[in-house]
Parts: sequence; structure tokens; C-alpha cells
Amino acid sequence: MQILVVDHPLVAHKLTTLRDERTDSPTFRRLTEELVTLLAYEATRDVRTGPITVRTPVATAEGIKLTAPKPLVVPILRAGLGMLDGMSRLLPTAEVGFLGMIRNEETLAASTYAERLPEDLSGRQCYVLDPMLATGGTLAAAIRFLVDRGADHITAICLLAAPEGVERIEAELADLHVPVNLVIAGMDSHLNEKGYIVPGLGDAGDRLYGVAQ
Ligand SMILES: O=P(O)(O)OC[C@H]1O[C@H](OP(=O)(O)OP(=O)(O)O)[C@H](O)[C@@H]1O
Ligand SMILES: O=c1cc[nH]c(=O)[nH]1
Ligand SMILES: [Mg+2]
Repeated sequence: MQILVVDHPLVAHKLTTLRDERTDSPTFRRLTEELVTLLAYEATRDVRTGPITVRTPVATAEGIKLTAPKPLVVPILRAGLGMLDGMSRLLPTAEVGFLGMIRNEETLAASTYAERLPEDLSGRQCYVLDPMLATGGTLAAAIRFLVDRGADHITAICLLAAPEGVERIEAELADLHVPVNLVIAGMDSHLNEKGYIVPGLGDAGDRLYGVAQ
């Protein structure tokens, strides 16, 4: 897996405010969107394009445009939904599919409770959105799901990752013959005994949307 930690002062600045426990929910949502747009700029460097010629008012110009099939953006509910607007700002023509996944807070096992994706993802580039890569169980399952449906290029965009989770994904997906990229704003120190990223930012879903019951 190719990992890119986006090293930019604006990313670091926004991430610091996001981590701060005093940051309220509206600000947290806005910063999440802004961060995703910055990460998406790097994450879409290898979005598929083809050559095109256009006429300017003065002459012809050689350029490029995104090619079919359209990329598919897949936010992982709930918290990944907070990243969708920031991603769509940069890639407005992408299609969007949804995966609802939840991690059991006792066992830390991930399970899928909703799925709304095209049946056939053959030849599709997929951008998976989830702010937190903790144990890696959720993202590993999501990536395998997309590849089983035919996706042939996966880029995951996360805000924070833990080294344990990255190792797990690399081990669990070692058999995949599909390029997998991970773009993150920060690689944190470790997971605590409850599976939370340290220092992290707490529960991303709760900070975006309020405490889930
Ligand atoms: O790497 P993992 O250990 O699998 O944990 C990461 C997952 O946990 C969080 O979701 P959560 O289960 O809290 O659901 P939510 O988005 O509905 O809050 C987060 O958004 C990831 O999906
Ligand atoms: O630190 C963590 C770990 C999992 N999910 C979160 O929202 N935060
Ligand atoms: Mg949560």
C-alpha cells in the first residue's frame, strides 16, 4: 500500500484545531470539509484522464479530461459522510456510493449495516472516505468489498491513522492485486486500550453529529 502523509502547514493548522476538544460541532464539520478538499488534491493525482483538444477564443489547445467510467466516491457512514462535500467540491462529476459500517466498541470488530453501491465496479477507480483508521478493521473490510465487486484502483482518504491499523491493512490485503493508496493528514502514535487513536481527536462521528445511541 502506498501511503502519503500530506505535509502542508494549512493541513497541520486545521488538523490541530480539529483535535482540540473545545472545537464545537459546526466548526468540526467545516474543518473536516476543508481538510478533505486539501487531501483530495493529492489523492486525485492519479485520477484517470485522456487527451482532448479544445478551441480557445484564440486557437486550439491540447488538454486532458477525466475519462469514463466515472470515479466512485464511497463515504463510510456515519463519520465518512462528513467528508463527502469536501471531496465533491474537487471531483463534482464523480458518482457516490454508500457503505454503512460500525465498529463494535467492545470487540472492535467491524460490521456492515448498509450498502448502496453499483453491483458491478469493474474498471472503476474508488475513493473511500473515512476520517479514522484505527484498528483498520473497517477500512480493510470496505476495500475488500469494493475489490470483490470489481474495483481496480482504490484510494482511501483518512484524516488520522494509527500505525497498528496500517500494518493490519497491509497484512490483510496482501493478496489483493489492485493498487491501494492511503492519503492521510497525520499518522498518530498508537491506539489506546479502547482502540482509540492517541492523541487522535476522539470519536469522529460523535464530534460531527453528536453522541450516537
Ligand atoms: O479502524 P477501526 O478500528 O475499524 O475504526 C475506525 C472506524 O470507527 C469509526 O466509525 P464508528 O464505528 O464509530 O461509526 P460512526 O462513524 O457511525 O461513528 C470511524 O469512522 C471508522 O469507520
Ligand atoms: O480514535 C478513534 C477510533 C475509532 N473511531 C473514532 O472515531 N476515533
Ligand atoms: Mg463513531
